[in-house]
Amino acid sequence: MNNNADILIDIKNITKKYDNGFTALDDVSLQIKKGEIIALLGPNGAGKTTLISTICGIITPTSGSISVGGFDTLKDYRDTRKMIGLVPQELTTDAFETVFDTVSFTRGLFGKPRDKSIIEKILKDLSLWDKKDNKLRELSGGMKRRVLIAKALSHEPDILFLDEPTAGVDVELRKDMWNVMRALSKTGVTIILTTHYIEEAEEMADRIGVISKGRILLVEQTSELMRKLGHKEMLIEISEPLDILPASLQAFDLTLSDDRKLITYSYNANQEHPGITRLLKALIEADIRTTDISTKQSSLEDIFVNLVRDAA
Ligand SMILES: Nc1ncnc2c1ncn2[C@@H]1O[C@H](COP(=O)(O)OP(=O)(O)OP(=O)(O)O)[C@@H](O)[C@H]1O
Repeated sequence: MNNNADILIDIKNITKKYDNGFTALDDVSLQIKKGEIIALLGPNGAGKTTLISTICGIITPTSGSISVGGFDTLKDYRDTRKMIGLVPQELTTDAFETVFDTVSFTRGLFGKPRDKSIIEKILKDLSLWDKKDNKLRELSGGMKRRVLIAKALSHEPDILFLDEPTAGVDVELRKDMWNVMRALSKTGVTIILTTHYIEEAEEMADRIGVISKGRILLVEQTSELMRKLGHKEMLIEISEPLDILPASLQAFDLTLSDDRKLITYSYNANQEHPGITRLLKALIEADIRTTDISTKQSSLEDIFVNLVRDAA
């Protein structure tokens, strides 16, 4: 995989021990491809921000190396930094500046020449063009977040980091941000986001990396993660309460509810033969009449909780 020309960020065995001796990252390796959206998912204090800061060259790792576009983040800091746009959570610039000026000014900070057409394109991509002359303080929370992205894009980076892009925003605004990120991804920008929200990772990301206690527990294609770990349950409602499950059903992974009217069958949806037909046949043979059947798939949330628990 190392020779793959599509690899944009190559993180090799990064460990970060802070001065107080705390190990925030423990031998983390990860490769990120050009154009993908990857979500780093993990609980508070997992090490997500430390990892992002290390890739950006803001934090120096204790050991290991990172290359971005073939450049080393420490040795070639200037080259890697200009490839990266970092979206912080808060807008700290002058509230009395206009949207256009603040984005244009940020471009200048990266040593890029003034270019009205580029700023215009960025603002249009983010649906901020009609707000270009508004002062920042006049904008809604959602618009302010868009300005943060516009600023991070002002020097035309290849990679955009979003640190908890939708923390503390309402559902509508969150969906709006997701659309913005999708649109950006289509323009070829590689997007790396950190999130606490499983829903966000599942909705947005091509791949998900689960981080806990400074270690990457797994990195998978979002769909593959769902497929691999997707555990299903079939809920079978029965017409007459059962005292006990008959011996003929013992070969199946079944549980009987406390009111004895619901049988739950746990199975792996990815198995070639999940045993559903055999189970239904066995129910008929045991003279158990069903009144309703439904299935339930474990969410990424369930998977995540299990992973973090198992790693503890
Ligand atoms: N400068 C520092 N010195 C010592 N420990 C630190 C320092 N910065 C962060 N840490 C610790 O490293 C761990 C990882 O922090 P980090 O901010 O990377 O986590 P995170 O996954 O981004 O968490 P959150 O989701 O809460 O932002 C935490 O336990 C934090 O307290």
